[in-house]
Amino acid sequence: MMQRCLQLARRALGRTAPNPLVGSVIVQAGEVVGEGFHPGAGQPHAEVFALQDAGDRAFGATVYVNLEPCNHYGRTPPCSEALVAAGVAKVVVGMVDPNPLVAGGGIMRLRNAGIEVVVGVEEDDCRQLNEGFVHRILYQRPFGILKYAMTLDGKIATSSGHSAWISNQSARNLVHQLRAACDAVIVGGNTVRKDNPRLTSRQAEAHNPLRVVMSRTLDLPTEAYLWQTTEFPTLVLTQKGANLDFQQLLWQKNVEVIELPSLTPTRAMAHLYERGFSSVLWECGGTLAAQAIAEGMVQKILAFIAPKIVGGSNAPSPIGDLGLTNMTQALALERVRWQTIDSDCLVEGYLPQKK
Ligand SMILES: Nc1nc(O)c(N)c(N[C@@H]2O[C@H](COP(=O)(O)O)[C@@H](O)[C@H]2O)n1
Ligand SMILES: [Zn+2]
Repeated sequence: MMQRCLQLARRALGRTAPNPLVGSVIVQAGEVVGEGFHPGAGQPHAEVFALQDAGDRAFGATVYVNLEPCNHYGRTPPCSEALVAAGVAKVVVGMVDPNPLVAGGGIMRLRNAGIEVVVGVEEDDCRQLNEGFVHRILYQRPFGILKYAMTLDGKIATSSGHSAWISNQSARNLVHQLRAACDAVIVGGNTVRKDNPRLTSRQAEAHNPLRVVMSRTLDLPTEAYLWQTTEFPTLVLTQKGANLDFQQLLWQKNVEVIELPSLTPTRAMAHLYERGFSSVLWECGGTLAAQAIAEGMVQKILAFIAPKIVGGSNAPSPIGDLGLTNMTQALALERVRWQTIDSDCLVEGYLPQKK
């Protein structure tokens, strides 16, 4: 039932920030009588949709939900009260809500009303689904994911800068799905100049992240896929006073331009946090990736490795200078997993959290 909650929650993938992904199932005498998921901030929570679906059959039933029911008046009233009012007998919770406005209060309210509450069912999967939401709440900035594709000899392009394509079609499809789960995707100016990317999800019904370009100089091409904004918006982050003529050209193409006091990964992520974002995908080149890592703006790495060799001592690598000189200083990923994607390999892991 908890896995079914996660499945329901995923229907709103990429669309709930700053809220979490939540699904709920109501079971009466072994039969599913209600289901619901949270479609997005400002709309009712998953439990409310499931209660509506179940109607009178919620009385005496068991409610499954992947996140603790809320207990506060936010954009919507508390789900704990709705569950008490519906007369449910038992609530099975995937994980405690780290939001300080909830943080165990929902569970306590239900228990005080005589409802049996079980906590921590399929907890690892529940945490993974909402890792962006949890990071946003705990650290007041979005969760950063760095994705790159490299050859077996560690290159993200040839020495001339050509990079289409390193990974295979299935791996690229997976990246499109990853984009659909993120609120924004960031590249640097060099990626726009060299690759002219679209940064979309390429699936009819899927969410598309806000496409973000970080460029200090705005020394960028006048024509690029990212400046085509009729379907999907683009945001350019730059520094105060940079290339005002080019800023004007971008605004004419409906590209939003924001001047930050200084253009760093930290400032960029702070801006995206203010916009309500939880998960940000870094699809940038090595220089910006190294800065983002050094500033603690990347939590998770997804490295696609293709069994190809291009050589070239000047061919770029996925991560630029981190100022490390000794192998003992290497950033050792945690919770590492790997899988094959047709002929490619995907290695995923988490960077050690900065103290
Ligand atoms: N248990 C649960 N189910 C949902 O469907 C939810 N969206 C949440 N969200 C929690 O409530 C906060 C948002 O409240 P409003 O939508 O503003 O009323 C969010 O931060 C989570 O703590 N929880
Ligand atoms: Zn709620």
